[in-house]
Amino acid sequence: MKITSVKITPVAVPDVPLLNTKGVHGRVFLRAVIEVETDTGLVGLGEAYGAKRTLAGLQATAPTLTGLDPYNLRDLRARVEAALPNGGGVNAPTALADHQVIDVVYSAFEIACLDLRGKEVGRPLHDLLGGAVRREIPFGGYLFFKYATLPDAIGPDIFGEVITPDAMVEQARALIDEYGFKSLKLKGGVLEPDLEIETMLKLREAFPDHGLRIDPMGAWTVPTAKRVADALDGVLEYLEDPVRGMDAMAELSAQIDMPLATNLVVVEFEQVIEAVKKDAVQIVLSDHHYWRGATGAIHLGEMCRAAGLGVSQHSNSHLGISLAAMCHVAAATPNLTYDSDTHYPWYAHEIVKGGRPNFVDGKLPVPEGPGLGVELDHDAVAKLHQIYLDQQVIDRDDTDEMLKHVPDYVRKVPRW
Ligand SMILES: O=C([O-])C(=O)C[C@H](O)[C@@H](O)C(=O)[O-]
Ligand SMILES: [Mg+2]
Repeated sequence: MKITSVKITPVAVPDVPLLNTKGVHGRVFLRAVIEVETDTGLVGLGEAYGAKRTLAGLQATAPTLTGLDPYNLRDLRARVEAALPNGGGVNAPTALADHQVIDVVYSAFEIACLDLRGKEVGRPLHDLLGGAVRREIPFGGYLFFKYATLPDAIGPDIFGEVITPDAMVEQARALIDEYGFKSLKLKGGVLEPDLEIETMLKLREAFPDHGLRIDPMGAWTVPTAKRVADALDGVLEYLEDPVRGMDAMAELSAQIDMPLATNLVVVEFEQVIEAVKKDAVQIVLSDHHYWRGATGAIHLGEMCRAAGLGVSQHSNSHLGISLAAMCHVAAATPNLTYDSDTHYPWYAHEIVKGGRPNFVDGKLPVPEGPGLGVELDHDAVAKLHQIYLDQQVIDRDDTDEMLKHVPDYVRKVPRW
């Protein structure tokens, strides 16, 4: 089997004004849909960030993949490196962490190659990753403070404005009622720390048995984070990226018992070693979009096992190809023992056939069809591509978006 052509389709999906440390989501989020064709007639699928740097990296690499054997991931890596001298620019496609574009591009094509291999041998992707240890993948409810949508919104609002602890409890209740989630993650760093402490305590009171987490993406100083950790002692299963940078995480970690998790200070294999040496984190969030695909995410799981670290799974706004890949990675990572993050409930669209999957008790069954186990709905992709063309949004800039809601907004990290 050899690759004959690669098609990259940017799509824009209606989004809602979800708040985070950097600002707020705009009216659409961007993804790139990848179709890799082969001389056997099989087509492998992938899904990546769709903001301009990733898209440029994908487009520059695509023509160089002709003739690639999807079983040779080292050749894939060599071709991606050759197509993207200087790593494709070191800045993050989502501007949230320093993920190299090169890793993001490699990861997207790696998933497509694995999809092809699974389709060729008629086995689900998790079988190619070492086999499933679980057939149902538990996800957590991802809570966001949010504004009501602006007049230029192109999709329906969900929950309207949510900027108080009580409103957040109602958001959580609605998500639990609809999806059955057994754990909740709050995107923090948005309100003052005392209000976010109050929010977590109210969530604990309302949902006594749910696993709880908060992720302020480095919005706090070490003393503030220590104060929050003390106030939420025994309430959280982990605290995610409370402070900015490896050394600040290590400084905080030395002062508290609560486990620290990250998707910001450990985004490359070398950083796992540094984090262990400094005892900076106890849990690493895996993500096949930048941890060198699904095989890389499996390697990360093994490295964390050896180092005595826990593994959880990170998310960004995504569609069903990514959701399927997340399920396969979670199925085949024995020590991924936390409920995975997902932004899925925030969006109404889908690009795979069969539409949106049904979460039961917060879980999804791991797809059992060949490869990723999903098929592309070309009409749905065409509609979202048309939105991409119409909206003319080509990059993600949450800080810039924030100025539309709060004209004098100034981004500050740490803020408190
Ligand atoms: O765990 C995280 O850091 C994320 O989920 C990153 C996302 O980009 C989130 O902050 C968002 O969607 O605003
Ligand atoms: Mg995070």
